[in-house]
Amino acid sequence: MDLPLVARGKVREVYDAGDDRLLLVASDRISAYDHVLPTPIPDKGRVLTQLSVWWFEQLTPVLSAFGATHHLVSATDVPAGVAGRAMLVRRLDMLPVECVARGYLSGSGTVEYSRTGSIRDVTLPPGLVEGSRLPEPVFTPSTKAEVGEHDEAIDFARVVSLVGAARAEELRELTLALYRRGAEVAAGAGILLADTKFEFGLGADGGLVLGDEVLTPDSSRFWPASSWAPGAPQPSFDKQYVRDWLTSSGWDRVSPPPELPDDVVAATRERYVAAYEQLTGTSFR
Ligand SMILES: C[C@H](c1ccccc1)n1cc(-c2ncnc(N)c2C#N)cn1
Repeated sequence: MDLPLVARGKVREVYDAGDDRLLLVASDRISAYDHVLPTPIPDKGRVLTQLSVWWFEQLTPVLSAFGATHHLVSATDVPAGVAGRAMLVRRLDMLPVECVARGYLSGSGTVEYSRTGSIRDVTLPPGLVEGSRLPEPVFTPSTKAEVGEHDEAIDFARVVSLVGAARAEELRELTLALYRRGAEVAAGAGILLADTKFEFGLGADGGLVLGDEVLTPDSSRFWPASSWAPGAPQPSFDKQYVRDWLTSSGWDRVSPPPELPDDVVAATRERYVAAYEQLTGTSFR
C-alpha cells in the first residue's frame, strides 16, 4: 500500500487516501486471547469488509431516523492490492467514546454485574448469569485505550463530560437503536448478537456519522443461537475452533502463540463465510 499509514490496529490499518478520505483495510489476521495469531485466515478481511458494507446499507434507515449518516464512500473504488477488503470512507472528527451496546451478559459485563447488581447506571434484576439475555439492551461506553491496552469502562456522566449532554443522549439512543436492528436481523439468521461496538465521528457539516466497521464478528460477540445456554461462557460463532485448539495445544497465553493447523484455519474460514451468508442471505464470492 503506497498511501501514508494513519493508524494500525491488531487486524486492520487506516491509510490517508487524500481529499478528506481514508482507506480502512481489513487483514486476514485473527486475534484470540488478546494475541494476534501468526496464521492468517484466508478471506477473513474480505468477508468482514463485505459484511460491514452490507450492514451500512441495512442500518441506513435507523441512521436517517436520527438525522445521522455513515462514512462509507466506496468499497469498490479501492486499490487492486486490497480489493474486497478495503473501504474508502469520509475522514471524520472521531468522538472519543467507544459506543458499546449489550443485549446479553458476558465478559466484563458479568464481572461488573456480580459485583454491583448493575451494569454502569443500569440496575438489573437479580439472578442473571454469564450469557443471560438482559431485559433491555444496555449502553456501556468506554474510552479508547492506548494501543495494546483494554478500553476503560466509563459511565454516562463521563460521556456527557466528553461530548456534552445532548450529544451523549444521542449517542446512547442511536447506539441502542442500531444494536436492536442488528440483533433483530441476526436473530433471523440464527445468530445472537450478544454485544457490539460502534464508533462515531462528526462530518464536515457537524452531523453525526457512523464510522469504523459495523456489526462484524471482530466488533461484536456473535453466538450461535442453537447453542445458547446461559450459565457458562457461550461459544463464539467464529472464534471457538481457534480458542479450543489453542487451549488444547497447551499454549500458556503469554508466550508467542503457536501456528494454527490447516484444519482449524479451514474451519474458521468457513465460520466467517457462514456468518456472512446466513446474515446477508447471499453467497460469499
Ligand atoms: C479506531 C479506528 C481504527 C481502524 C483501523 C485500524 C486502527 C484504528 N479508526 C477509525 C479512524 C477514523 N478516523 C477518521 N475518520 C474515519 N472515518 C475513521 C474511521 N473509521 C481512525 N482510527
